[in-house]
Amino acid sequence: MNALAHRRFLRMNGLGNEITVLDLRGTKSVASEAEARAIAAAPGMHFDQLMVLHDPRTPGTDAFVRIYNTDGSEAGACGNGTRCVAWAMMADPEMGDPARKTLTLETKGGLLPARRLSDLVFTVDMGKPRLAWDEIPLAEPFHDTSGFELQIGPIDAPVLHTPGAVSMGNPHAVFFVDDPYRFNLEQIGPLLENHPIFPDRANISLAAVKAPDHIVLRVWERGAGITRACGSGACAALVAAVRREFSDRKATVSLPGGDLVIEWRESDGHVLMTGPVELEREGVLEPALFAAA
Ligand SMILES: N[C@@H](CCC[C@H](N)C(=O)O)C(=O)O
Repeated sequence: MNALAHRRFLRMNGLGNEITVLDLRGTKSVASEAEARAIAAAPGMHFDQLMVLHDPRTPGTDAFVRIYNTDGSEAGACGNGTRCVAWAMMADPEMGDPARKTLTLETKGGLLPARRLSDLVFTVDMGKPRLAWDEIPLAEPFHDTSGFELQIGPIDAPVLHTPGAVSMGNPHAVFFVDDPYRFNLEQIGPLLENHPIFPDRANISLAAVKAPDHIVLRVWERGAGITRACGSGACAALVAAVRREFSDRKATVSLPGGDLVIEWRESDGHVLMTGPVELEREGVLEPALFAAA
């Protein structure tokens, strides 16, 4: 019997970013990429990200969280998923402790303290953005990653030549455009995600700064495609906009699924993301899902 079979899961979303939360705390099981892909491919089970809770690895943290994309690849950060996990660990009757208003999660990308502001609204401290070329990572040593020259060959869109690159624990490229909805993101997303300048691939954002405190954003996510919202993408867009002096350090980022408030705090350089979550349903992983995984 597959170790994930019969495990209970929560189906949630953060601004329409489709998140499945699975609790493997108290076990030694680790989902493989093939198992994550098998869950995502099953009828009615599609997720943008699967957030899997494991026992904490570091003193002072509450859980270690593995993040899987639809294609099974693992990511170091997922802003919307982190808010969903925070809700699950505070409010779900089986996974959570209703007495808690704060907790600290650890992912491959680092430590993420989260705070419950109201029933369904959370702030996550997404940490400091990493801006050096080899931290993002880029394949070439660009001194200034706030706007670097990108050779994009077949893509017929001259404005897509000088993205800013930011790691929020996962790699992002942010292209500033007048209207993100004017572009065929379905077509250019995968080309840019897999551009050789991004050795680990990248999440691709189209951002329009409408006012110093308002950014409109669409994201093609690495390993997941177009999603209704990307929390780490919203953080990266704000950081990239501040570095180009396009925006204030605090702004509302409007995604297809709704708004996040993002602040790049001056005092310590951390990025704070505030937004809602929603619980859609709970379920149990059917053993048949893993027949071929
Ligand atoms: N939806 C996410 C980002 C998830 C990970 C990303 N696709 C990657 O591979 O880096 C978010 O809300 O941040």
